[in-house]
Amino acid sequence: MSKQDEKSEGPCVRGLDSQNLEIINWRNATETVKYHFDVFHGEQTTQQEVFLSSVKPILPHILKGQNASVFAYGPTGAGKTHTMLGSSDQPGVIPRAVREVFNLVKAKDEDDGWDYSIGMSYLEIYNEKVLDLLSPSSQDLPIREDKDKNILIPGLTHTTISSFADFDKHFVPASLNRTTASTKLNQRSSRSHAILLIKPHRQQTGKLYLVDLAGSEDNRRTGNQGIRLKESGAINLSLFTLSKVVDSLNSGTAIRVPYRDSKLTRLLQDSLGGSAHSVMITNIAPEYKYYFDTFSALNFAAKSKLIVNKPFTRETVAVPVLPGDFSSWIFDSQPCHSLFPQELKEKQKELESKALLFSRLAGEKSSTVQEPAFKNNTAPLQRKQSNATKPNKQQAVVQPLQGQLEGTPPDGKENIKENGWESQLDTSVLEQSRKKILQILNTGSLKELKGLQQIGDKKAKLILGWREIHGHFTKVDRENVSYLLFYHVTPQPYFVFSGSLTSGFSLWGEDFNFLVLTLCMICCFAVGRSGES
Ligand SMILES: Nc1ncnc2c1ncn2[C@@H]1O[C@H](COP(=O)(O)OP(=O)(O)OP(=O)(O)O)[C@@H](O)[C@H]1O
Repeated sequence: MSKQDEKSEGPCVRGLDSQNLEIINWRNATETVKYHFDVFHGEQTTQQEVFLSSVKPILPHILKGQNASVFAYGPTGAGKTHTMLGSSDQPGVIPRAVREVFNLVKAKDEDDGWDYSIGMSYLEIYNEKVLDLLSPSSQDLPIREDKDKNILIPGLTHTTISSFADFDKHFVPASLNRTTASTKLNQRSSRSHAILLIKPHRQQTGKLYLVDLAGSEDNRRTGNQGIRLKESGAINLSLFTLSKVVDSLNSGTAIRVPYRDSKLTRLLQDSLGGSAHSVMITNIAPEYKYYFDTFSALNFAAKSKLIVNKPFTRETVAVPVLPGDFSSWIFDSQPCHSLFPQELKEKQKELESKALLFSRLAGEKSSTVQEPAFKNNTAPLQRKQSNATKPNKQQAVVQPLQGQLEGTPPDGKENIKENGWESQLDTSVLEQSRKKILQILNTGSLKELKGLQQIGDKKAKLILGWREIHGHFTKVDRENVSYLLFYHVTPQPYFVFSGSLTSGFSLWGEDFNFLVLTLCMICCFAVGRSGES
């Protein structure tokens, strides 16, 4: 919280325990939306605790030939640079991680006779240009991919560092080269994404990316104009692409992950999905004025958490060339040198997709059906009465378009409750709709499943998989009453896109988002009612 909580409204979000937090539901201020993460760090957490719990555990993987990355993501001014860089008395993730890599490599050196040295590169992506922070006079650098799908930047300075002091000597002045500027929300706002690359010089090592992203920005509040506005456009675009990449990785069915749509995602391609150990730290600010930034950052974090990565060893010894794509095989510390029979390959693929399906279903189940396992003994999170006479723009009371969000999974796309609607319906009609849906769930083809409200390609496939493994569904939950209602009115999936619009446009400002959503809803109702749909 900033020192001056001008309107004394209290926080809009708070931690419940070390993994769970809740935020007030903007659709209904008497409710909260709850999120479950690997770790939640509150205000009292030290930099060391963040490092020890969330970052240190992934570092040994780079010495086994696997890539790793740590990102700080979140709205402008929420503390990303503080977390990643810190200050001399409170060093952040970057200095601590580099020190730890030196320790790990040194231990290897002593145990296994490694002749260790470590290389570093440091760049920023500013206005979609890749700039070398270790060589500030250089121009926009190209991003290339080698035949093994490693991402390379020809011309980027790669400096060998022999100790932490040596790293500091290069890193501190280079950090000053990063583009920062003052905005209304942060006196020293990062206008670029800064990416530090650390790579031990050995054959079998992966690389470590430590990334301080620029903040997502709502320009009505940053007061950005001119060049700041242009920067902001580039920042928001690359973060939007990051979100599309996450969606695409999550769907598991997308043919093309849009890595190439921004320099940020292109550069991090081999360290984001698939083959890397990734930690995303989401910084949020608890004040009401950041409510929508916080809400969308939490949603992004929650959907990023669903990605299942399969790290493999970047081995430079010759591996027999096999027909087909083996890039998704999991090579842990032991690289695989033998030929796999085709059947084994197919079995492995089947097992992997089942494991993926299970973890997805478990993830969806925990976020849609079960309440996270925590006890909330604290007083309800409620907004205090504001003393301010002028209503805060962010507090606009919006009539719920989609009902309450309680129990909604983090991407907000499904399980929408509509209080009061059920009572207006004849129960026999509801029962009939339930039966219809159950029948489609149990016997419907992929196409028929996709005809259901809120069921897209991904969910239809998950339903088919679930049916195959567990047999028939037995009942349609009461929770889905709004779904039943809309199915009854018209069996067209016009609600499907509302979730993606919400996440997609929220970067541009919620007013625009509401406008688009409201227009869509009106059109859909009109079409549905007229029976033409
Ligand atoms: N946990 C914290 N403890 C103390 N100070 C903090 C903390 N988090 C942030 N700050 C301070 O808040 C201010 C804004 O933080 P910071 O610059 O890290 O935000 P940011 O998310 O990187 O913003 P931007 O996206 O605009 O670059 C800084 O002065 C920073 O020192």
